[in-house]
Amino acid sequence: MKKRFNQSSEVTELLRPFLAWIMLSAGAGIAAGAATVALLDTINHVLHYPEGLTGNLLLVFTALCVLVLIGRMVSDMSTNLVGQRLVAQIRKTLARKILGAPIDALERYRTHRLMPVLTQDIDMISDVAFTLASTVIAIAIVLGCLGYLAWLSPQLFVLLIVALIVGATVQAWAQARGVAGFWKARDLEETLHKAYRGISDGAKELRMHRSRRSRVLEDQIDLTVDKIRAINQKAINTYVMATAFGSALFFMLIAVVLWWATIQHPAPEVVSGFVMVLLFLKGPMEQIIETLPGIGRAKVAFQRIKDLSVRFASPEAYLNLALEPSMISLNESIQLVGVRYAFNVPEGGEAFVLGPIDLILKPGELVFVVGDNGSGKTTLIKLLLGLYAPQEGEIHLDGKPVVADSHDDYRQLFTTVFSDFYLFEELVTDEIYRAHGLSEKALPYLQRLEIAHKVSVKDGTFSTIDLSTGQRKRLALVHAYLEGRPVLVFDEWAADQDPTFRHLFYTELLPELRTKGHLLVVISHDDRYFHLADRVVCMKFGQIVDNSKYR
Ligand SMILES: Nc1ncnc2c1ncn2[C@@H]1O[C@H](COP(=O)(O)OP(=O)(O)OP(=O)(O)O)[C@@H](O)[C@H]1O
Repeated sequence: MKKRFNQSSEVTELLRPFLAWIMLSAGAGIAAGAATVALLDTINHVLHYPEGLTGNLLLVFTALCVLVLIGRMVSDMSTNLVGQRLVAQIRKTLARKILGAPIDALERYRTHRLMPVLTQDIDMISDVAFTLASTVIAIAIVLGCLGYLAWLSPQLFVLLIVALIVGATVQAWAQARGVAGFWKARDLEETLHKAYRGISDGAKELRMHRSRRSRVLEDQIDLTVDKIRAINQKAINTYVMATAFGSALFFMLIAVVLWWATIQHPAPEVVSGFVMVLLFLKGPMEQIIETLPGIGRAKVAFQRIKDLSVRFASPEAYLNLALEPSMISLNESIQLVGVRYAFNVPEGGEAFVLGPIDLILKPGELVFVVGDNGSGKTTLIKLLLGLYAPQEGEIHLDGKPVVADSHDDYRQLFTTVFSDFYLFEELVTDEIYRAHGLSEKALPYLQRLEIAHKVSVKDGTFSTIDLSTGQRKRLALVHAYLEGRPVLVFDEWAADQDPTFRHLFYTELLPELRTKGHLLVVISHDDRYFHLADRVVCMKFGQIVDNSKYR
């Protein structure tokens, strides 16, 4: 119950900026509905009027037709506007929440869970928003028709209400069953997405392994798809049966009206009016009912979006997405003081704890971070970069603690190339860089890194990034050169390079960057080159076990 209350309050919150449009849509819809009912009354009147549709009646009929037309259009257009703006707003808000979410929260919420929310769930809301306009008008027509019927004959209206209660009960049952089904199906969509990622990201591995391939296909994809199909089919069938029952109920009701007329002999206008309006009412009623599965699915989608929203509800306190590029500098040192970070305990395992770590890094230093797999090198780097917030301890920049307000500025000190780096095609978007001829600036670096024959820079964008892994890493290095930030951090950068280039990286490129005054932090397993470092920080089980000077 609490969940539902929260959901509706969040919907209200989302709709608040569009209140004026919603009122306009509702007003126009009600006007169109009332005009439709008045049209039905006019038709009923004309049927029993000897002179037919002439004179004033014709004028009234025409005016009502125009009112229905305008009312429908205004209502449709305003609801459509609200729906589309709402979807756009959800899309923008979610993107901002993801951009502002702490990195560890993002790492826990895997991509296969994120993508269905960002695509499928939002599309579902968009689809329903599109059908909502005609549903609003249908509701207005139904209410108007009910009022008209009550006015025509209160006794028959009571009968109608009984039938409506029976129909609504069946619909409510169908709705509950349907929504339960949609929830189950939506959970399975995530499993399916994970399997889809497996067959796209693991395409090469699956091509090489027949039994794994058939297992993924049969046990994961086919099975999940079939389950989703069966659940959706059952849920929709429930709605279909309820709709068919509702339809039959209408004709039964008409039969009862006709039977009542033979006994009670009411005025002919009452009987014809009732039968005509009931027949007409069937259309809008069915339209409302047909929207219900969509609304059921949209409810599920909305809850998913809300879950994601809640999960990322606490953005990094210090992240302001509208900040200008920072002019921050490193003058003396970066210091980690008693920094500690522990991951959540994995199921059936032990949580990894890094620290407490004390470390000082200075401009113009070349520092290697080394250690066994899983010893905590990348975690240490993520803390150094300010990507993970220390659970204990502090980071000091030039002797001053990095606090919430300065945290995002602090991160602008670094250029990083992670082992699982993402290469943006767009190189640097700042106007300053464009104005100074980025492509000319990039050329010497591209030549130095031996990729000038493959890639160029035009309008701040690499001409291609369809390259080998090693070449793509070289492009990331070009990026680092051009940004010219004080600290460069490389996580196993040389691992994908050929021996000649690896040699060049350690013996020439890194020393050159150091000479320019950069602080270089390099995660490496290349022990042949450790002697080139000023310092080697050796990690073991989340602790620094050696931090010795080499030179
Ligand atoms: N997102 C995570 N959630 C839980 N535990 C994690 C997570 N990322 C890393 N770990 C754990 O933290 C430990 C240190 O990982 P880290 O990536 O820092 O090691 P590393 O020294 O960089 O290893 P490698 O040389 O293999 O890259 C590992 O034991 C790993 O299981």
